[in-house]
Amino acid sequence: MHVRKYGGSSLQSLNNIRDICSNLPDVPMVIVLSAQGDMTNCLYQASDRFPDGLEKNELIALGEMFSCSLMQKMLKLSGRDSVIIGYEDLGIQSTSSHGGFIDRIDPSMIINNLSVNKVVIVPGFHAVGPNGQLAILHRGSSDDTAVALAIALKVPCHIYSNIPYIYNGEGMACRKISYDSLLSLITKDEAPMSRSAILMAQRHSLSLSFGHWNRYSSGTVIGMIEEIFENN
Ligand SMILES: Nc1ncnc2c1ncn2[C@@H]1O[C@H](COP(=O)(O)OP(=O)(O)O)[C@@H](O)[C@H]1O
Ligand SMILES: N[C@@H](CC(=O)OP(=O)(O)O)C(=O)O
Repeated sequence: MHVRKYGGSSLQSLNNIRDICSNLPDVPMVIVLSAQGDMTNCLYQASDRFPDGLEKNELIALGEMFSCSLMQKMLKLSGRDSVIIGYEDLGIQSTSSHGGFIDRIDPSMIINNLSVNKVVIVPGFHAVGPNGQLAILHRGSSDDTAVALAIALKVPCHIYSNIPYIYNGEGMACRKISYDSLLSLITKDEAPMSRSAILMAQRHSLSLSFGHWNRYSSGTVIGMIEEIFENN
């Protein structure tokens, strides 16, 4: 059993989603999805004129729900039964209604569905806020959703993106990288992964794997490890 997360860059097209579905291993898994491409940016723009609140959050959350629905349909075409667990049943509590961090997690609904052999599809970035309504976590937080679920379920976590490795400051591909070195690669404008997701993994000693969504290369392992780099 494991958690795998596909970021927006992996879900750009329906063909990508079809390829992901046809290459999934036949084991129990939780798939965390982001919104396709830059859909979340478009949804933020569209929601600009609305006041903060539930309606605004519902609009911004559409991107992840669209990805989940597309994946469920593609999985069905490839003969796999799946269930989408939306924010009401996800058991993820946020520190605030908008832009917050994961506060608590209760994965019992996910465990129930895994036990009946369903592929569990989860929208990243969604949670329940302090007011009990849909909350939107901070930008880039699908990584947090995946890491928090993997910690709660005590299973490995794979993060898939559009690049095969994490690269160090000199542009060398990292086969293995420590949490601290990965955190030091995050700048104001660029982040290969969410800072809070890396910190959460570090706190719980969860090692992560990072790789290209459609390649069989082993990618980068992130953890409490001796670092290994190689020229690309
Ligand atoms: N040191 C780094 N190593 C690898 N990728 C990096 C690095 N710094 C920034 N990136 C960027 O991070 C991106 C992955 O993050 P993001 O765009 O959020 O992807 P996703 O949509 O898969 O979540 C890559 O496309 C890459 O351009
Ligand atoms: N779609 C959300 C959440 C997210 O994590 O996206 P990605 O995994 O593509 O960075 C955002 O753009 O903030």
